[in-house]
Amino acid sequence: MSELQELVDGVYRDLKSHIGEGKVADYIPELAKVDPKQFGIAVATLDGSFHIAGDADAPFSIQSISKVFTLTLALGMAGDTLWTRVGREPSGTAFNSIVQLEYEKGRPRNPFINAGAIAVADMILAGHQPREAIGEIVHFVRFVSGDDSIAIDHEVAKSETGTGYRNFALANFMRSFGRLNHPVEHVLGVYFHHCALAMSCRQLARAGLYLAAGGRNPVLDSRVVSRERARRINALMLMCGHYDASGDFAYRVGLPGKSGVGGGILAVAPGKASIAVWSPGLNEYGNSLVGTAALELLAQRTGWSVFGT
Ligand SMILES: NC(=O)CC[C@H](N)C(=O)O
Repeated sequence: MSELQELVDGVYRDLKSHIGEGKVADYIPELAKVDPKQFGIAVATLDGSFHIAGDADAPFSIQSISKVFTLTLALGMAGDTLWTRVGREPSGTAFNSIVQLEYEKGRPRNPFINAGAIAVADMILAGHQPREAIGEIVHFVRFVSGDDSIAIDHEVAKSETGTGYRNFALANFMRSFGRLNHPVEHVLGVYFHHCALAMSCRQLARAGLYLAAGGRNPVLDSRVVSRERARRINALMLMCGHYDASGDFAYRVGLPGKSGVGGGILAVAPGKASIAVWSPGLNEYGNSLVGTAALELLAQRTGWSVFGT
């Protein structure tokens, strides 16, 4: 067994007794049904090998992790003009907060808070019907992961559409500032559907490889973005990927990461690996409790960090 596989097994073993801790997201009724007693880890290294433990092949709702892929796609479509619509600063507020939007005239702080991802969804809609825009996103995620079986869980999308009052508030607020070019229902249709993509840790780790390998997926041997753009997306993940817990995540884990309320986290160790963890119980910031602990242990034990050796 490889040394890395032993480390992954060790992290799983050491956290096993904590599985089920934290609180499953219940503001999306369909997510409230998920069994909290699940925990998976998948580490994809640049040579294409996988090191997995636990429920690494169980599909889960990737939720806000999808914002990494929509940002990548939108940058490909709009280039750096995207930054006229969305900022690049950490918000220091919760993922669904509205408070800064009024002061900042409807321009979201970054593409990873809900308001920012809604603005990005509006950009992806340009020239498309909502169904086509959703299709483009699914196509892109299948491309980066090299896996055509990845799909949207329509029950989750429907569930959030029925209860997404906050997101409707955010989108209407932005629209009132002239910050969205399409009807709110269309923009949120795209947003709720990409949040409802279902993927396993293994699929997610594979999909994140382009960020670990300078913009190129080494397993598929295909370029996804330029080296410079991959670095910049990593920078945004580090600064904004965990909302008002981004500083704490950088301190504890030291790697760019993006969380979702489904309990998944995608983390990037540049030049080394793409890592996905999943456990549905969340901490008070809406980030996976056991997942964060797993990344902290893994980073400690491998020595992977963007801050030093
Ligand atoms: N942090 C998250 O994963 C939030 C995504 C979720 N779809 C929402 O809008 O509330």
